Amino acid sequence: MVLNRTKLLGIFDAVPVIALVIFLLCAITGKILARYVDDYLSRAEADSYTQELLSQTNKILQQAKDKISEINQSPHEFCSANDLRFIRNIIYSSGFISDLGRLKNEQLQCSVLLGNNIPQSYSYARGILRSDGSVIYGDTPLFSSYNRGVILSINNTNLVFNPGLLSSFERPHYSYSVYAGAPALNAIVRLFHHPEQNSIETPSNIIHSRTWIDGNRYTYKLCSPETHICVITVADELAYQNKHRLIDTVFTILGLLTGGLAALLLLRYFHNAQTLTMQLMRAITRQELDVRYQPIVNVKTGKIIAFEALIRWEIRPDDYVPPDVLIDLAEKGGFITRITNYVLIRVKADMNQILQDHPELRVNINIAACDLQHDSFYAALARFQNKGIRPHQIGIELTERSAADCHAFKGIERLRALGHKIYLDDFGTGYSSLALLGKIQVDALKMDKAFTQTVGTDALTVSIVPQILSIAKKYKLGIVVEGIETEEQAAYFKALPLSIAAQGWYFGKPQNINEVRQLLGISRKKKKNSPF
Ligand SMILES: Nc1nc2c(ncn2[C@@H]2O[C@@H]3COP(=O)(O)O[C@H]4[C@@H](O)[C@H](n5cnc6c(=O)[nH]c(N)nc65)O[C@@H]4COP(=O)(O)O[C@H]3[C@H]2O)c(=O)[nH]1
Repeated sequence: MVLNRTKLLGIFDAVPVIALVIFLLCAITGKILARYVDDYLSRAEADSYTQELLSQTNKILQQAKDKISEINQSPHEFCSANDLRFIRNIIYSSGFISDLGRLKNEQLQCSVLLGNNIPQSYSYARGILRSDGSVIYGDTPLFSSYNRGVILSINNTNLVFNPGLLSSFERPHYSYSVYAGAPALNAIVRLFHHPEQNSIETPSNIIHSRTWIDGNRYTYKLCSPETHICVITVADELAYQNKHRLIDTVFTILGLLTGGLAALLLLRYFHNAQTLTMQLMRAITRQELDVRYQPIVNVKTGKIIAFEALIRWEIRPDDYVPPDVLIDLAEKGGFITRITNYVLIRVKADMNQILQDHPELRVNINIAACDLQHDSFYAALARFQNKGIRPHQIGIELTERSAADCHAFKGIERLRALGHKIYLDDFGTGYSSLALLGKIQVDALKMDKAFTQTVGTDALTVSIVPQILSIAKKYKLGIVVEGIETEEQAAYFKALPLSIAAQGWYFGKPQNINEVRQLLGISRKKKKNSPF
C-alpha cells in the first residue's frame, strides 16, 4: 500500500513540471507566431507600396508614349516656333514632362526649353532598347536647367521626364528606386528615385519576382514581367518598429495567457483527479464501496445461472461515480488490485451461503490484467474454497484490452488450472479480438452491449452479431450476450439454435444482496423451490 501511494504521488508530482513546460511552450509559440505575423504584415505593407509605385511608373510610361504620338501629329513645320508652341501646350498640360526635343539624324535640333539653340556635341547615357521599339535613357546629362533627367525616345522625339514625378507617392520611412530593363534582361538603368535614395546600387539584372532582397526585411523588390520595370523600396527601422512592438506584445500576451490557461486547466484536472483518487483510496480503507449483482440467465429458460459482481461508489447521496471512471482511476493510480480484492471479500461475505447452497450458481468477478501478478489476488480467490465453494462458481471476467496484455497470459492459464472459468468481456470491441483467441484460452465470450443493441434495428444487417456467435461456436466457447433491454432482443437470441446466456436490464438490473436474496426467493417460489 505504501508502494502504491508512492507510485501515485510520483505521477502527480510530475504535473507542475508538465504544466510549467506547457506554459513555456505556449509563451515561446506566441513569440514565434509574432515573428511570422510581423514578417507577413511587413511584407504586405512593402508589397502594396512597391506595387503602387510600379503601377504608377507603368502608367506614366504609357501616358508618355501617348503624348509623343500626339506631338508627332504636329501640323507645323519641324522645330518651327509654331511647332514648339504646339508641343509646349501639350507637355505643360501633362504635369510629368519637363522638356521635349526633336531629333534629325540622331542629332537634337530643338527642344521646348532650349528652342533652336542646341549645342553641337551631345552624348547620351546608356540607353535601353525596349520591346516596343522605344529607348529609355536613365539619368542622362541634360543641357536644360535640370542637370540630369530620364529620357524616353520614340521616332526622333525625346521626352524628358519631370524628376519629381513620383514625389506625391513618397511615404515616411520609405524610399524607392525605379529601374527599367531591356527585354533580354541584359541591361538595366535607373529611372526615378527618392531624393534620399542614392546609396542603393542598380541591380545587375532584373529577375521577375517579388521578394525581400537578400532576406533583408527592409529592402523589397517587385518587377513587372510585362514592362520590365522594377521597383526597389527601402524602409528604415522606424517603418516597422511600432507595429513590430505591438504585434510582439499582443502575441506574447496571448501566448502567456494561453499557456497560463492550459497550465491552470491541467493543474485543475490533475488536482481533481488527485482529490478523487485520494477519496477513492479513503473509501476503500473505510469500506464505503458497495457491490451490486446483475443476474445472468439462460436465455431459453429465463433461469438465473449466475450473477456479475459490479462495484458501486456512492460519493454523495444518490451520486455515483461511474464504475469505469473509478476503475480507470485505480488502474492509473496503481491500486486496482485493492479494488479487486475488496470486491472478492464483499462477494464472499454476501454470496458465501448462497453459493454453498446452490453449487450450480456462479458469480463473475471483473479483474484487471495486473491483478494476475499479485499473490494477494490468488490468496483472496482461494478463500472461497475454504468455505466449500468450488472454483468454477467464481467466474473471472477480463476485458479484451486486459487479456491482450502479454503479462496476463500466464495468469489466465493459472486461473484455468485452478478451475475458474474465464470470460472475455466486451468481445468485439478490440481491434484484435479474433487474433487474441488464438493466443489465450478462455471459456466464454461476452458480447458487448453495443452489438446487442443492433438487434431490432436496421443496423443488424451490417452488425457483427452473427460473426461473434459463429466464432463462439467454432471455438466451442460459451456466449453471454450483454445489454439485452427489450423483449425483441431477448426473442432474437432465444430463437437461435445455440446455448446462450444473457444479461441485461430486460432480465434484471444490478441489485444489492438483499434484492438478490429476494429475487432468488421469488424464483424459488415460482419454480416450486429452486430456480437453479
Ligand atoms: N445500457 C445498458 N447497460 C447495461 C445493461 N445491462 C448491464 N449493463 C451495464 O453493463 C455493464 C456490464 O459490465 P461490464 O461490461 O463488465 O463493464 C463494467 C466493468 O468493465 C467495469 N467494472 C464494474 N465493476 C468492476 C469491478 O469490480 N472491477 C473491475 N475491474 N471492473 C469493474 O465497469 C464497467 C461498467 O460497469 P457498470 O457501469 O456497472 O455497467 C455494467 C452494467 O450495469 C443493459 O441492458 N443496458
